[in-house]
Amino acid sequence: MDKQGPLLSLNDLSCGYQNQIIVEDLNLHLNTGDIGCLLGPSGCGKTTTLRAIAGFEPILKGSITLDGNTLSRPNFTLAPEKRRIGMVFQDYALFPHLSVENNIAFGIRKNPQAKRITQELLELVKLDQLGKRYPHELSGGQQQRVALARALAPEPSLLLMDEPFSNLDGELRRRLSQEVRDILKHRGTSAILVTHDQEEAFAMSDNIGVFNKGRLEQWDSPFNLYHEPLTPFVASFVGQGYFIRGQMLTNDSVQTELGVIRGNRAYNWAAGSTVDVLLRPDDIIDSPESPLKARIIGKTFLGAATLYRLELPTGNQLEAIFTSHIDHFLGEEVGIAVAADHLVAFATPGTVAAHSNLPTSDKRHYSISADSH
Ligand SMILES: Nc1ncnc2c1ncn2[C@@H]1O[C@H](COP(=O)(O)OP(=O)(O)OP(=O)(O)O)[C@@H](O)[C@H]1O
Repeated sequence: MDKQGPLLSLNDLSCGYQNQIIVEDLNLHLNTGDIGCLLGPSGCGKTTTLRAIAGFEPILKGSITLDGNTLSRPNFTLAPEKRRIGMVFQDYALFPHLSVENNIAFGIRKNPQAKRITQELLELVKLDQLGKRYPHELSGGQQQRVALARALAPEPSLLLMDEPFSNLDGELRRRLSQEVRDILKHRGTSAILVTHDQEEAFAMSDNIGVFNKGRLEQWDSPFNLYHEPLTPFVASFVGQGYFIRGQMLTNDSVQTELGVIRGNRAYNWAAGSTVDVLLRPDDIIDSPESPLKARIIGKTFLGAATLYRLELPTGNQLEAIFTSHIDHFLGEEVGIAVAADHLVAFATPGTVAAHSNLPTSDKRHYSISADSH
């Protein structure tokens, strides 16, 4: 067993149903103690991947290893109950005829310490007064706490959570997801979460894998996904943003209608190449004295901040987020400036690579190494 290696490895994995490939060539590595998230639009293969890790479906190519042991390869699927993997489902899936205590103790019935462990877990999930109740006597949030405690009881090496909070509403959802992160971090439990809620993914995860049509486009920290997306899909799926056209001036600067945008990342496209530059709402700042002007054509009050939609003199649009103390009116012409230190640009058709030896991404700061294609 390689203690230095990642806890969970998906190696060149292809998986799906009855020889139909849904997810292809997936490489993903989760370190011990980390919380990873699979994020992507509906039908992109998140749950299929989770089911393959759990051992509910055989895999078609590649391998899945946990703690250095092979769990799945083509024609071999270790049974789910032998994997040391816990599961938490969207619909809680509690045993309706068992009390809260007995639900939690279900996977450790033969353990002489079962009573003590159950009591500790009841306290951990703040249900110590409710051990004798039955699932139908609990709220949704309480039921999900029981499901979490039940999954943690056998001390799994890995916890899988499939849309665990999607049956709960706004505020409870946010609170419980934060609480579950704290519990997992406190216990050092590694986990993979499936969600299509970006805010939840950002709040809970150390690393997020963004899927598109069965392919992993990027496996990275929330910070890097937002500020350093590797593909146009990740750039537009994660966070808000607009692309504006520009021409490469040097390897780290682009001439655009907003002036020269310079970043901390070098590209090796030839000077003069046309590229699309990503601008997030927080990259545009209010700058009354600036010669750069934009017209306010949309306004959404968010409380602490206001999201403005801006139209540039060329007719191109952008979004900008300003503190809500700055109150512009619709139709107003305002001064803006670009304050982006992350230059994120993508090739447009016809973009030419400069034949220099410049590394394309040596200034990037990944938290982990990523095999994203
Ligand atoms: N049991 C099954 N048999 C055959 N195809 C399936 C099965 N389950 C899911 N699929 C197909 O696999 C593809 C991926 O589904 P999957 O459930 O993995 O998506 P997802 O990313 O989890 O989506 P969502 O966010 O909507 O849950 C879909 O096209 C779906 O129709």
